[in-house]
Amino acid sequence: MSVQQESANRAETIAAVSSGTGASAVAVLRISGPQAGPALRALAGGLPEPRRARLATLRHPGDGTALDKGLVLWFPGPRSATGEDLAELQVHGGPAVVAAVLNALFTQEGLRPAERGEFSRRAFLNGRMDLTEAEGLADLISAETEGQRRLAFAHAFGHLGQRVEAWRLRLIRAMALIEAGIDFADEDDVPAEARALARPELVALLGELEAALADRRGAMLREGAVVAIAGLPNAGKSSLINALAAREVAIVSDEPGTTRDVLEVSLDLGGHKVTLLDTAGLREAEGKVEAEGIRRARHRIAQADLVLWVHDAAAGRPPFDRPDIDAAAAGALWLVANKIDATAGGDDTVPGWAERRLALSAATGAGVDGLVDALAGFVGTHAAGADHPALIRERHRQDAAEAASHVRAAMSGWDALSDELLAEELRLAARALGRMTGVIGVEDVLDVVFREFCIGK
Ligand SMILES: Nc1nc2c(ncn2[C@@H]2O[C@H](COP(=O)(O)OP(=O)(O)OP(=O)(O)O)[C@@H](O)[C@H]2O)c(=O)[nH]1
Ligand SMILES: [K+]
Ligand SMILES: [Mg+2]
Repeated sequence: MSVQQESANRAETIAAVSSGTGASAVAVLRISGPQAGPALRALAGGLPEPRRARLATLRHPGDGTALDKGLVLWFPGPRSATGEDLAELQVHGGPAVVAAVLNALFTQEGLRPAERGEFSRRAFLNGRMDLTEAEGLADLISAETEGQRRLAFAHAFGHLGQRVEAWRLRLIRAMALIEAGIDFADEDDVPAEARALARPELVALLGELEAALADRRGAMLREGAVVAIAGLPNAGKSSLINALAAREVAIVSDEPGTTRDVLEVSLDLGGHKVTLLDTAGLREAEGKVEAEGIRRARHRIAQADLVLWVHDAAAGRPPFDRPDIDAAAAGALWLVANKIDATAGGDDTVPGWAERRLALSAATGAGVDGLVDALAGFVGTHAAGADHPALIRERHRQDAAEAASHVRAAMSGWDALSDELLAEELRLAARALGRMTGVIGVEDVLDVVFREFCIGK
């Protein structure tokens, strides 16, 4: 969307249901823009006092038909959620009531249905929140677990935005010092002194950026930990995912090579989201379809946060050598000895490649609770922390990495670069940080961020 189009759009007044679809006791409708006041007056017969709820009979402005009785609220801009004049109607949540009130609203001059995320987009454009807060809000609405809710809450109320602003101010301070050097270039000692003052700021900033980039907990909290179940054919991988999910998600059979496509199941373990993957047994494929299944399995296993290597304990000892998988996730690889119900005595050696060994029977359920506890512990320690992780989206990581690379370039060229070039590197770093919160021109980013919202948000 172009800037002109964007401001033309904001002259329009938008309305939508903000409380979701389907029948409910109460539905909340919002109207934002210059015509919000006249539209509310037309339906409710007047405007309530700002920020006070008033019971009103809502009538069709055309023929005066009573549509519903409900609470109306009036938030004159700029002190409103969107920064514009904003009206809110709380009506009975039946689909016909909602449709009648919306239809009556759209008979009003200048009102149109809101697009996805348009209320939040206007709030951003009017300076009511920064981009990271908007993203936090989208996450808050879609949070499924307690961990996701806590992280989203922090971000929705400025956690990352404030850190990024602090980083950016550091850069601007350093830039100002170096630019002071440019201005006083004919006075010998000023540039050198100014540079010397700028350097510690940059050292501290780079340290913080690098620490934030190294911290991967945020993505794991937000998207959930990915746990891949891998192993030889018939080890009992599909039986295990069924036992963990407590339902028949995967086909189990005594035929090796049963599973082809990667199957996913999401679980909430102790407030953290975990996505379990069932994968094809790894062996020399016997046909094209199985080969494709194994290719997919290897791809997903490589990206998992944790791999559970399922071994058929009834078939003998686990492999002495590390299974042939390419787990990128810092070697989080556990041995799950399955079918302990079918082995006498058993063998509890832990091969060197396994971080830990768990023994269970997917068929009888023995030991499955122990695995669930261990998984909850894994996600808990990897995802949670005393303070909140800052960079939780790929978008944040890219901008932070770009900022860090410019600061690094400035530091490594410290003695060789002219003041102008040094300041330019810092300016580029500040731009990258500004993109994160949206203080720097970001139209393409806006479309991506606000598309995630539902209508009415
Ligand atoms: N006795 C016993 N049999 C089990 C157990 N778990 C799985 N099985 C049996 O092992 C066979 C293979 O189970 P699956 O779950 O299909 O194994 P898989 O690893 O998914 O196999 P592929 O998808 O072909 O790679 C089936 O006959 C299961 O009934 C167990 O704990 N004890
Ligand atoms: K099988
Ligand atoms: Mg299977």
